[in-house]
Amino acid sequence: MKIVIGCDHGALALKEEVKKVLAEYPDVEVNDVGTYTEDSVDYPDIAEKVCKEITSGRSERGIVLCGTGIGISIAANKIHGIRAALCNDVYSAIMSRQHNNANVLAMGGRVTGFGPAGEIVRAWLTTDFEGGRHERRVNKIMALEGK
Ligand SMILES: O=C(CO)[C@H](O)[C@H](O)[C@H](O)COP(=O)(O)O
Repeated sequence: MKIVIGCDHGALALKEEVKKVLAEYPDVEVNDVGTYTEDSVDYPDIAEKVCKEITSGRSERGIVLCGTGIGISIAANKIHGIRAALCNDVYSAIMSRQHNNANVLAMGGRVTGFGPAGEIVRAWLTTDFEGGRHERRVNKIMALEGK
């Protein structure tokens, strides 16, 4: 699976930790679109870079990280085709896949420690969408994009 990852300056260290977790999975190929230094950048620009990789089909899923995960998830969800879930715990990460078919995971580098973040990523990566009644609801979410 191709995963694209990006962060602003508020989550640089967390991005490196998440990449270590992703490296545990031999079938996962990671594309890191930045940022690469602690110089201040604007998280909507990073969200756009990550999400364009997904909507173009070059990546299947993405991970976006900023200080809280809030700004970058809001920005990601503005892009058609993106379902970004801000997850601060493993249960939310599992539900975001099973019920919402989230194609982007958001976390906060100033909120979530490396250990919990690793567990969140592992859960999100390995949990499948359940479909069924959830498919109907996800379709309704996507239909909202045109309104
Ligand atoms: O968007 C955010 C909050 O919703 C992120 O936490 C950003 O990383 C944060 O706003 C950046 O703040 P800074 O003071 O410019 O480092």
